[in-house]
Amino acid sequence: MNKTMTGETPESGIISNRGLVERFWAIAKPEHPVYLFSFFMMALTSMTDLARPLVLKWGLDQIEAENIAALQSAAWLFLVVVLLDYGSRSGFSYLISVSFLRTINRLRSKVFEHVIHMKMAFFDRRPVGALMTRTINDCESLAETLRAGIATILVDAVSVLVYLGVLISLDWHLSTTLLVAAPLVWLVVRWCGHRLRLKYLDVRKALAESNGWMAEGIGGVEILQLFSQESQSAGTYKTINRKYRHATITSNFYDALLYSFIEAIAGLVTAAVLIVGFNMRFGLLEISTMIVYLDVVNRLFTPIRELSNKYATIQQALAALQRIFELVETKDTIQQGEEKLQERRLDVAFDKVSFRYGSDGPLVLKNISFALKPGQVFALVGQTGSGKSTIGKLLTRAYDGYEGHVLVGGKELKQLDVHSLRGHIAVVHQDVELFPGSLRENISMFDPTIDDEKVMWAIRLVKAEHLVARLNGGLDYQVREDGGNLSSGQMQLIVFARALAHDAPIVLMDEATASVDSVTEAWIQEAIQQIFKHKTVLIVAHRLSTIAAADQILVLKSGEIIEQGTHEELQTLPGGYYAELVESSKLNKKDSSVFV
Ligand SMILES: Nc1ncnc2c1ncn2[C@@H]1O[C@H](COP(=O)(O)OP(=O)(O)OP(=O)(O)O)[C@@H](O)[C@H]1O
Repeated sequence: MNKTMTGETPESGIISNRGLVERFWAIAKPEHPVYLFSFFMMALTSMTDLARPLVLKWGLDQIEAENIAALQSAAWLFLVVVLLDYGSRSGFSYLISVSFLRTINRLRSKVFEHVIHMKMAFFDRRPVGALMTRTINDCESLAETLRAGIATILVDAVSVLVYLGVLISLDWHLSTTLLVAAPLVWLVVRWCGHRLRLKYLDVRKALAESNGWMAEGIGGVEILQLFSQESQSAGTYKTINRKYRHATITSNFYDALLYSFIEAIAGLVTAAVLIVGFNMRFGLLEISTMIVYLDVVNRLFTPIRELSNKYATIQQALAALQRIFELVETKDTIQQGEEKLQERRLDVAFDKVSFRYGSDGPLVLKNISFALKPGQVFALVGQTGSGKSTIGKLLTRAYDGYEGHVLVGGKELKQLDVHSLRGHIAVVHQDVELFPGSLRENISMFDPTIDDEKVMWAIRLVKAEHLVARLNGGLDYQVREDGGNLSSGQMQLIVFARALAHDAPIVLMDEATASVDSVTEAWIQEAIQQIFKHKTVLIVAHRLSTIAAADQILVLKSGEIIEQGTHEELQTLPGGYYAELVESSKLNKKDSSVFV
């Protein structure tokens, strides 16, 4: 595992709060009415908060005035206010959390949908664990912080405004003192907020790295144990975890700093009010007003303290949101056209194609040219790393950004709709890809046009009826993850049946090198011949029998085609690379049917 591959953008800047909120609001469009209604509920909560003491005071005044009727009305009014308060408070809390949950669920689906449309180069740079952190943990963190924070933030913000109003009405002269605090609070909140966001971004990055390492470690545990690398891997994990711990501690530090700054400002403001009150306003201010004033100043700082606390929570949510949007806004999808392939017979041509995986990577294909017609089989041959599989990856558009032209049915790949193109290519990989599900689903791949009859037809063509008959449940047989309950020969036959059932005009095959018993080998060879019939076939071939039967052999070395011809032509080429490869494979391998 490469430590730099954390799936992160390099040191990312901060997207403005407004930018993030606007993006979130756009995603939340279906919930807009519920959000607005819950905000109305919240406003009602603040009003009932304010009304409760007023109604109480009015009621108490009626006792003094001995107005029984008014006192009774006050009691009823108090009940209404209490009920309203209860209803609006619970309504707000329920509606806001439901709305957040819905929006975040949509966001999570959007992230997943976006990620699975990315081109393969995107995944080369990002380990699965780190991507999982973004799709699951970041969304989860956002949901948690929003649920925990926003509901009370809005109430606190309204309380601050209400207390300010009360202070101004008590003595507006004295209230000018508060102006000293405003810029201080603003500066402190901005400064700490900026740092907090950066630190929370670090926390999330470190968490992604930690999860990435853990996912790859557990996924590759067999290799780790075989090479006795458990302690080394655990040591690296500790280092990564230390980074996470450090980032979390630093963010807690700024959180605490913000809180203590606010405490200090509260103290300063109280002192300023005392100084101004007893010096400049002495005699102009009743002592009772002064006491009430100081009490309200103290109360004013309660929601401000709460807000400063929640500000850290908001920064946490914004950091998670920023990472989610950075991912969703990464445009790393294949550039594709609109044209759809209609023909059932398609030729494939590479014209002076050169390619490198990364912009600064080495050229892995150099000036590759060949033309393959329907009914023809071309075998790609060459030593490991010579570029054989890369040709297939370009053809299926797993990667783009090549120089030259790749044409299918005479059309440049970039002009074609990528789904239409892939629907016309049957890919049979060396690593057999089966998933947990029925045998039927593994062959039809949920294509509704492939019914049981077609599935059985494909199975018969690859001579695998005996296999299905032996499996418990036949087509309903439940295949385990990665075909865990099937032999490698059986898995290959199923994948061949899949290729046949989809009846694609182009076949791209990476022939398996693993030896199977001679009976299965014979079935597989027969299955391959069936797949090849009338198709345009490009095969990364490893068996001499397959290579010798190909119409053309393309011999690759370091990304270049160095020889091209039939088996007979190439074998008799004086000093030829292919002839040498055949000779050395015969000398080195007991089973001469397996070539390279
Ligand atoms: N995703 C990738 N990112 C960067 N380099 C890659 C990637 N995949 C392959 N390469 C490089 O491209 C070159 C060609 O690889 P390719 O898989 O096409 O070779 P191959 O001939 O099919 O090898 P093999 O027979 O071992 O499968 C190699 O040097 C390899 O290291």
